[in-house]
Amino acid sequence: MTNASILVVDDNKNVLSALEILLQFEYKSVQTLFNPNQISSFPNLDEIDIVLLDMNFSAGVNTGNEGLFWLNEIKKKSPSTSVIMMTAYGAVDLAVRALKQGASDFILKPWNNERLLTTVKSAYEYRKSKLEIRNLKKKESHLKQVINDGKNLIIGNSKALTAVLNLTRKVAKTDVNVLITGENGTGKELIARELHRLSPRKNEVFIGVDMGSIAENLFESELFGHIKGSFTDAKEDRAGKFEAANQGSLFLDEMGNLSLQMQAKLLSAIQNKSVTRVGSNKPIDVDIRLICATNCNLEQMVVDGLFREDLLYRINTIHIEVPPLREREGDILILADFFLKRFANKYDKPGLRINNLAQEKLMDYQWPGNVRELQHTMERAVILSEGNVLKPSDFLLHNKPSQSFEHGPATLDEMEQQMILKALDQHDGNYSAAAEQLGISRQTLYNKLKKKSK
Ligand SMILES: Nc1ncnc2c1ncn2[C@@H]1O[C@H](COP(=O)(O)OP(=O)(O)OP(=O)(O)O)[C@@H](O)[C@H]1O
Repeated sequence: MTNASILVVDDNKNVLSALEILLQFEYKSVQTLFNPNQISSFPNLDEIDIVLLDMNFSAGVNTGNEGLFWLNEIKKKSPSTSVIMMTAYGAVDLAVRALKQGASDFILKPWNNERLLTTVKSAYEYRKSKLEIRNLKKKESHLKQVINDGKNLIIGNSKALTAVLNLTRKVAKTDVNVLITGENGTGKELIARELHRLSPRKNEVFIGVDMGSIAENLFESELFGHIKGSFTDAKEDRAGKFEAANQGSLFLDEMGNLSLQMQAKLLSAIQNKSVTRVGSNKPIDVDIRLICATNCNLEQMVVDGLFREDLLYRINTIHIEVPPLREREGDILILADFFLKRFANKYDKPGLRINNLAQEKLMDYQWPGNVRELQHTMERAVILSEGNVLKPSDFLLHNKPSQSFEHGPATLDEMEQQMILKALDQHDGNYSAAAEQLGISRQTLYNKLKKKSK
């Protein structure tokens, strides 16, 4: 049985039932329409693979104009659906007009069953290739983005990072779900991209999703897609991230920031390996390699009732912990040098170097924002540098991270951050509860924190 959806439109009930019986043996879904006017309001026409369309509806009229009109309507709503025209009047010019307007083939009534089935089969192959082209185009643009990025080099040779990279290489060859944990800015996304680059899926897409930035009401649509009209802003059919990542890797970042409701929906998609677009009831199979990341302690969140245990077991078949930069001392100067060269090149300041005292200062610092902070520190120093040598005074580093505000907050931004951290502390890191206490949305709280850590 072929997993295709067929719609037959004819004003002759005998034709409808004969075709329905014939096609039902071969195809999973066969629907019929007696009145072509219903085509305009037919739900989810885009999910119909093949339409068998009569050319002459009004009794006594056989110019085929009505059929051509409905052919156009179908093509407007769903360009990739294959339309086979049916007519009792075998005028060649009419057949040519229909083909020119986008019909994939033509059948004469009365039909020969075997010939009809062959025509439907090739129309289905045509539809599949059109869908594949659509998918390929989408993937191509994502792939180009990844390739053009060019920022995926993992720098460092400390023991801790080498162990992470060895584990990454081993796991990459398999298809198991991986959970990457570590503080902000340690390079979790970089490791996720490396997993993909070294995996058998390397020529497919890598799609990243920042789960913390998705509003609760858009969660399903973002991840699973929607069909046109399913909600006010759904102006056209759209695939979600799961579908876009089909055959490739899906990277779900900031997993600790999902509400329990979102977690339940996500679990179901992961378990069933299929998604249903909002407004549709047709499940779509997806084949993805799942990589998740978080800076939260998900085990503790399970104990606190904030994270589903069953979801945690699904996503952490293998767990990779990326250590903070302060535990990878050997990497600090190598990374500093790497970023120095990158930014010296970018800002056209060749020949810059870091003197010994400045190197010591970089080594002494605790790097609470990890590699991201080091990267920003180097960029700032290069931009502000005046000579060829970067000195300790070129690096504004205070070993008490600003979060501690030992002498009280100095700026409005710091005061705001202090209040957010305090609220989070009071609510054991629960974003929703902290946001409620502060009178802002979970989204806003998340964005403010993210802005700080960037
Ligand atoms: N070992 C490394 N070599 C080169 N660049 C690195 C390395 N580790 C991190 N970076 C750079 O530091 C920045 C932060 O890395 P990344 O986004 O992967 O961290 P993260 O742990 O996913 O952060 P967050 O938790 O905030 O999402 C990126 O610009 C990344 O390219």
